[in-house]
Amino acid sequence: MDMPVSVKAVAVFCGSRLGNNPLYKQVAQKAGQVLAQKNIRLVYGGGAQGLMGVVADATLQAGGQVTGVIPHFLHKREVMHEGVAELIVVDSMHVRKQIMFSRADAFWILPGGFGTFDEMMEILTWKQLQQHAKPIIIVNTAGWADQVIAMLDAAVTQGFATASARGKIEIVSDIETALKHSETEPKTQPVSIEQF
Ligand SMILES: Nc1ncnc2c1ncn2[C@@H]1O[C@H](COP(=O)(O)O)[C@@H](O)[C@H]1O
Repeated sequence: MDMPVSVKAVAVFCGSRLGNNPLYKQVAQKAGQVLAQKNIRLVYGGGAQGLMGVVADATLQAGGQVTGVIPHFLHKREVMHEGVAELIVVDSMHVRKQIMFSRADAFWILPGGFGTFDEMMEILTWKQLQQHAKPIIIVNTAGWADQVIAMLDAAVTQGFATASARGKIEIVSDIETALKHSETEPKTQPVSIEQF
């Protein structure tokens, strides 16, 4: 049986907008509260708006630790979060993703739009290419990710991806399960992401 892996930091990818279902905000709040309660650092995109702002605010309000990583050109558009003690301002989206990757032990995908999809797919394809073995977990609140999951499954049935690659991303329905799965995936030797 695999030994539990100690999770010190989770990167949360989610929308820079709130979306149109109140459950999306609730799951972002829950994520922040649970991370703070478990003394797990939140790593996120550094914005104060949308679900990104909600998860950061909830973590901070519950006494948790937050690292935000934001490109300087986004500081107005996504409203840089002034309450985050560790706010890393970078030059590009690539550097943002690289830092978020290196600071996190697991990735939670919460409701979001195109940017969230991009972040999810990049971290999944890095795992497919065996550049890391960190857990990647979609929290499918109110079915927001049903079509994304269908797309991933279709890639397998159409012969464009292996079932093994598809298995590198998990689907759960709530934050407690996401936490449990973050702690139990076995740790294998990661290759440095610097190779990209
Ligand atoms: N191309 C992108 N690569 C990485 N991150 C991106 C990209 N486009 C947008 N983002 C960021 O993702 C989050 C969430 O965006 P949503 O579109 O609201 O899901 C946001 O911080 C974007 O800057």
